[in-house]
Amino acid sequence: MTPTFMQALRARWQSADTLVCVGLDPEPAKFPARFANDPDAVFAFCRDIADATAEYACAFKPQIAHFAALGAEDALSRLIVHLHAAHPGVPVILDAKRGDIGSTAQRYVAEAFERHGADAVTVNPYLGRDSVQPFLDRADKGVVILCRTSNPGAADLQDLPVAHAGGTRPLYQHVAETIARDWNGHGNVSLVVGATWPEQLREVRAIVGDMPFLVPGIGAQGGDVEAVVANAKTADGAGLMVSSSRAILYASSDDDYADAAAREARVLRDAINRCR
Ligand SMILES: O=c1ccn([C@@H]2O[C@H](COP(=O)(O)O)[C@@H](O)[C@H]2O)c(=O)[nH]1
Repeated sequence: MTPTFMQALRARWQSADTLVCVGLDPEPAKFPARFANDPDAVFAFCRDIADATAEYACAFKPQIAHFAALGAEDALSRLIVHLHAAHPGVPVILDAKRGDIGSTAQRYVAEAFERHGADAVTVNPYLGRDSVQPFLDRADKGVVILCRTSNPGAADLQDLPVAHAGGTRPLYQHVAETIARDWNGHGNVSLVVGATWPEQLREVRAIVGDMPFLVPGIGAQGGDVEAVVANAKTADGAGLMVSSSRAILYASSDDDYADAAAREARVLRDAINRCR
């Protein structure tokens, strides 16, 4: 039987001893010169990076805007087919941050899982439970819900005070508790919490127990690996998909781009593992 996203992720953490999520955010202007005249450069570059880094990856995370902006959705679908065929133990998270009324959310489910063949998708919870329900209903798939994002403006809305126990607490903590308590009936939910916010990682971990976190913000955004692992790992020293995109993808713009990406992914894996 095909494993669920959660089963595949837990198996991969164990078998490959890595918590690194390799982000796939193609930007042709940053590709090595050899791709200049390649009409299929987006697919070929991402494939090369994925093949070079797979042994260090607990997951791959293609970001859909980086493909859609180039009219390269077809390359995204073919890339995911390739990832499943060449690296069958490594789950694929489509970073799409979807969220809409139920009828449209159903189409987003089809987009992520049928059209593109992803194992999990990122979702924005801002429209509420009914907007996320079509994703939650897919017990075989992962639903990775934004909680406290990595960007500088994360606090603008996510920290707004919400009534709690006679006082207040920030909205992201309310989101974390609500999702952990009420939305995770199938055990298929993870949360996005940015590496750039170590204190918030600690607080969310205390609220949700062992739920996996997707943690972007390492590498180009400057998050601190040691603080992430210390504050957010689970009791068994796992529980994390520590995501890095640009620092791995564009480690070199020369012909050694794949080797350089592999080196960067290995260094990140080792840095994480030293702190677990
Ligand atoms: O809070 C969030 C949620 C998603 N992202 C995405 O992760 C990568 C980060 O790229 P880097 O090059 O490693 O900075 C990118 O695809 C974002 O869309 C995030 O950064 N923060």
